[in-house]
Amino acid sequence: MALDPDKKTEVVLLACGSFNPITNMHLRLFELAKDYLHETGKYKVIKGIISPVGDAYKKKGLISADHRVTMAKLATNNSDWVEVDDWESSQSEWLETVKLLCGSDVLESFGIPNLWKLEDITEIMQDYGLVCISRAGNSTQKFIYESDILWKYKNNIHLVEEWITNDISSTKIRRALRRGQSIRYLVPDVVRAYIEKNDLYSAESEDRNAGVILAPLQKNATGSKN
Ligand SMILES: Nc1ncnc2c1ncn2[C@@H]1O[C@H](COP(=O)(O)OP(=O)(O)OP(=O)(O)O)[C@@H](O)[C@H]1O
Ligand SMILES: NC(=O)c1ccc[n+]([C@@H]2O[C@H](COP(=O)(O)O)[C@@H](O)[C@H]2O)c1
Repeated sequence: MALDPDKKTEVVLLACGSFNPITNMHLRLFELAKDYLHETGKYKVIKGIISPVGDAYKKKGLISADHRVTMAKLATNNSDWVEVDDWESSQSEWLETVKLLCGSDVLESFGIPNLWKLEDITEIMQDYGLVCISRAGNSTQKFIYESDILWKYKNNIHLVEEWITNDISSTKIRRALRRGQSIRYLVPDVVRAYIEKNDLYSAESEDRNAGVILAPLQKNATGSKN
């Protein structure tokens, strides 16, 4: 049977990460990726999934998965297409990732020695592909040119230039909270209320997992990029 050239490929977008806490920018990633894929005329995005990493990831300052998942669920309550999957977050061991919606810092982390397994990168790139939203200050295109593996699978990388730039990050949210500054309009109001009610982020919480080296990856666990 001949394939219908007008038939669009259905896509599920999966975003992994700490979501510590979830921000408006995490939610924007999905909207940006969906707009981009629809504009190609080839894809129909049917679902978005947020998968917060489990506590065993042991990144510095990572608060409990329970709180991170609850905040992500509160933030997506009124979305008709993005939902939270807590399966990954409830695993007692840290799990490697397959198939991805990510920011360009994660794509660039593919180049950090021993951080990602080559077979995981190959599987993501070869079997699923990747939608990458550029983050302010990252020259992702150059990075793809300079990486042999990314270059090989470049046709499977959808690079979305974020032209309304927005450099919100979870690290900056936690820093503002430690300084007693407002995070209003940076995270959904329900998330802000949840953080305040449970007093989630402090100098003490930022010290969680301090000095832990992410086994088996030997990643320096300082984690912050801003
Ligand atoms: N402002 C942004 N622009 C583009 N991508 C982003 C932005 N903020 C987060 N992301 C992406 O969202 C995903 C989940 O990110 P993560 O939970 O690590 O949040 P983060 O804000 O980068 O956290 P942290 O500051 O603690 O490292 C990653 O793919 C990350 O690249
Ligand atoms: N080999 C792998 O599959 C691999 C390696 C490093 C990070 N990751 C994932 O990338 C994400 C990075 O999140 P952070 O930017 O919050 O550190 C996490 O979801 C983590 O599980 C996966």
